[in-house]
Amino acid sequence: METPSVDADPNARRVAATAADDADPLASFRERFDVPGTYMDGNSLGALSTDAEASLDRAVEQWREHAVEGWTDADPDWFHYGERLGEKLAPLVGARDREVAVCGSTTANIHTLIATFYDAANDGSAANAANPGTVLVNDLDFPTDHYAIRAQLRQRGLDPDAHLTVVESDDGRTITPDAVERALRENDVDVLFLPSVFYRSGQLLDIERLTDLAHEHGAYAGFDLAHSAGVVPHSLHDRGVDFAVWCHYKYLNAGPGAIAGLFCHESNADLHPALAGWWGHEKETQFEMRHEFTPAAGAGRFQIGTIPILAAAPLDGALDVTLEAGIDRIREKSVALTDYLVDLVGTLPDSFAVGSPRAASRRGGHVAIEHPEAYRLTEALKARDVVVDFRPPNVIRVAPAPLYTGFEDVLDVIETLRGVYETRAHEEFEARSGGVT
Ligand SMILES: Cc1ncc(COP(=O)(O)O)c(C=O)c1O
Ligand SMILES: Nc1ccccc1C(=O)C[C@H](N)C(=O)O
Repeated sequence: METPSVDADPNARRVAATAADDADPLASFRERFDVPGTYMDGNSLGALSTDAEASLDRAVEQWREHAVEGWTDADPDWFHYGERLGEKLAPLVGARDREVAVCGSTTANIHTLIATFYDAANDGSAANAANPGTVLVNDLDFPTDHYAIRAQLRQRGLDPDAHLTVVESDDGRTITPDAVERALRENDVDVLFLPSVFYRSGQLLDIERLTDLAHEHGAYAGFDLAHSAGVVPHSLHDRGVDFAVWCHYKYLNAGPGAIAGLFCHESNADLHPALAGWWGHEKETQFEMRHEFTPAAGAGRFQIGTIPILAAAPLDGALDVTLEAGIDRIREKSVALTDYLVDLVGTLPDSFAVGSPRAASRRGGHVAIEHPEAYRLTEALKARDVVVDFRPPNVIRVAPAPLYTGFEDVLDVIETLRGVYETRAHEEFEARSGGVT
């Protein structure tokens, strides 16, 4: 897909953006979504599609009709709802059947998988158990990942400060594979756990290389795909990734607080879940109600409690949209949109900087625009129905979600931002005082 040229003449710029939208093979998908304003926050909460609404409505109707019998008589039945969604999701992350489960939240899934893999690394030998290694993370992570991992280390009677290896960023935006390699060499790492895409800068890490590095140093490799699932294709099975987690409420458009997803490579399929629960029991014998836990085959064993059908149902319809569009075409459009955005930031005054990698191959689905006034500029944009978000200390995040965003929308963001800045309209807004951003 062609990225529109950024002409010096504003009219020519507009014409190029419109032409790119006209040529966009995914343009018609927008009609299936309700998109509030110029919406660039699909990496926080994706928009509602008619498909997601229909599958949610269907679950509500089946509840009305079947009540408890819905576990078996609903269509599709609720008892296997998670397994069915896992199979539907598998191609989006490059997994085999039974390597994906749909359950819990990203944070809960980090708890169970970090604990499971950390224990697996340490139960293996007496030497390890006596002197457990570390979990490798980095200082740009989304905070919940650290909260969960630290809590798991504390649960094991360990000092989290001594058992976390935190790779430090040189520039406050990105992490280099060399820094990760150095950390692996200098520490006894049991589990590497990194994001696929950084929530702030949008840097896309090289999962293949990092997985190989982890394995060369005797560590498991796990990833938080929150900012890539549904916008960047993955090959988790073929790359030998040990485990991964992600959410469905961002680029997969399954709604606020939607059920999350996880991957466990089939080579690790025999691990005992650290946070076991009856929904992870072998399905065939689950209702025999034995106190002995027989884990389900594959990733399904990491489910804990009853699947929240109403938080899972919108994912069913939402996945149809993404699968129909095709993850490779989605990525292609995403790259064109973010390339265009990066080019347009170059037309803004010098106080604006691109905080994301320039090379599209190293960038996820969003772009970080840095500015000392980022917070008030974000507020001024939102007041003009341009929905972006602010991430401290100085980032305006702009995520053109490919299923419902076009090139003219991207141009509108930048022209609105230029107008706000030139008229100093952002100065009418208060400095940051807390709350959801
Ligand atoms: C990288 C990353 N991990 C985890 C989360 C959140 O996890 P949860 O869905 O459990 O709130 C987010 C965003 O909310 C995120 O960006
Ligand atoms: N779950 C949320 C609930 C409320 C507000 C934002 C979120 C986000 O997901 C933020 C996102 N993870 C981020 O990268 O900032």
